[in-house]
Amino acid sequence: MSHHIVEVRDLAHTYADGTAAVRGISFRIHHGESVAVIGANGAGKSTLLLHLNGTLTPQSGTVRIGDFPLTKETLRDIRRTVGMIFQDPDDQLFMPTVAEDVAFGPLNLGLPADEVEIRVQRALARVGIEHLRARPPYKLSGGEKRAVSIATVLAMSPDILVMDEPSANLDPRARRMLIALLAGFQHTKIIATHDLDLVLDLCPRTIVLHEGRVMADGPTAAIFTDDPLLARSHLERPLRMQACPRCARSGDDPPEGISSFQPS
Ligand SMILES: Nc1ncnc2c1ncn2[C@@H]1O[C@H](COP(=O)(O)OP(=O)(O)OP(=O)(O)O)[C@@H](O)[C@H]1O
Repeated sequence: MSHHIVEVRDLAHTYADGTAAVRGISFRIHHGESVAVIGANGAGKSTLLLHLNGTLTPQSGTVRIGDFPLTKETLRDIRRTVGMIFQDPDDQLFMPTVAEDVAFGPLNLGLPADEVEIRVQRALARVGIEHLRARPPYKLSGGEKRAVSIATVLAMSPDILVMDEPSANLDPRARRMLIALLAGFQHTKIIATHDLDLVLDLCPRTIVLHEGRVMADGPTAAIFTDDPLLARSHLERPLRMQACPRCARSGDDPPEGISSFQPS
């Protein structure tokens, strides 16, 4: 069985006000792949991702997760397989405390209380936020809320992790911790982001969206050096690959060099 393949075929979505956000998108992602979805503001990334766990159901085209097409009947199973980290953590957090928010999903699976507690402790520890467990989520900072929303998804042990802007609002240290955490997550990852340096760290494959369509789909290294493609998609190279006037480094140099550059 092809449990964890994500297949999107000819997917289209037009919002009620007539905005055609996704206009015929197709791709296939295999088990264990780590794939970035990039594109300018309004390119259709969030709309696409909302279809991958059934928050939106296809108006036309199909979404398959493993052997199952996404339908009302398969929604429950698909939501166990696909963990979704939403763009706005406030869409994900609604319980009185962090621990209750992280426990919510496992409790809904019908797991016994001791197993739920183990999952809560483990998820909070993986994200490094055990100290927040008794806090009300709505009083946390943006970065802390992001970390809690990641913990709520990890507690469900999903096979596929879908993330919309996971590094938004994170300070540099928290961002680095997130990248390390995600690098250690062995299963399939699909990450929509404007953080192209994070893409360099985590995603060997990138899908470029432009005006609701797939503009390119291929190795990240090739896409990030294709300046005409980036310009057509209203994107720029990751900062790490841009020329550095202070150290006279060219944008084509290997990206590692810049990390040791210390401004005087
Ligand atoms: N609920 C909605 N109703 C109407 N139009 C919407 C709605 N949500 C998004 N859109 C529109 O659909 C298009 C795609 O939006 P979407 O949020 O999918 O893009 P995105 O690539 O995720 O953008 P960003 O990088 O700014 O988050 C945009 O033109 C947006 O204005």
